Amino acid sequence: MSQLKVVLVGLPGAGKSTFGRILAHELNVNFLDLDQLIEEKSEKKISDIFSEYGEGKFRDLETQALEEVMQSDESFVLASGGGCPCFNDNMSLINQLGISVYLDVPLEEVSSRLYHSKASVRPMFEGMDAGEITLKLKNLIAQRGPFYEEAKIKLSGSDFSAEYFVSELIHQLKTQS
Ligand SMILES: Nc1ncnc2c1ncn2[C@@H]1O[C@H](COP(=O)(O)OP(=O)(O)O)[C@@H](O)[C@H]1O
Ligand SMILES: O=C(O)C1=C[C@@H](OP(=O)(O)O)[C@@H](O)[C@H](O)C1
Ligand SMILES: [Mg+2]
Repeated sequence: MSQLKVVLVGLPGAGKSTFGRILAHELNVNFLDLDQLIEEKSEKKISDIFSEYGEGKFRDLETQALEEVMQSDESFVLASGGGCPCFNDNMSLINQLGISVYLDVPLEEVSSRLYHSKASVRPMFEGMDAGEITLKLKNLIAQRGPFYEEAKIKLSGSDFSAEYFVSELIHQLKTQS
């Protein structure tokens, strides 16, 4: 049987890491988080990589980690970072070797989640108020939307609970195979 390599893409705050863990459990495969793999490999926090070496270095580490993961022989659900599909042709690699899934969560919801979550985890939003976060997200979706739209499966709508996403995605995976 061939491996199942599901890669979640979408804005920071869309719920890739949270939903990915639940989905992997439901599918009975490993859960991997690209940011966590980068942190383990570099022995540095994402925020420290950004502040010490800059975003360019982070993007290189991100692509290296992605290439390694995608070549794995095992099935997995991978939560990518929000910027991952948009640099170094990463989206082509993801689509070549895996099933990409775009979590298309409304911007107002993402903005509210980021405003209420721990700021230090996401250096791009550090110190921003609610209005600044929304503006930043609007700019990001304008740049990144076209990359996310290349995903093989898009989950959107008004119900973005993990329960809905899991049942909808499993249905779509079945109709693809
Ligand atoms: N379905 C959901 N409903 C409500 N809050 C959520 C949901 N999914 C994630 N969150 C919250 O939103 C924040 C961002 O989630 P996370 O999984 O880290 O997103 P991502 O990995 O896409 O950046 C976290 O604080 C998380 O608890
Ligand atoms: O959108 C981005 O460029 C980033 C998103 C983050 O991951 P999440 O999407 O899991 O928050 C993390 O990779 C890094 O802070 C950069
Ligand atoms: Mg994440």
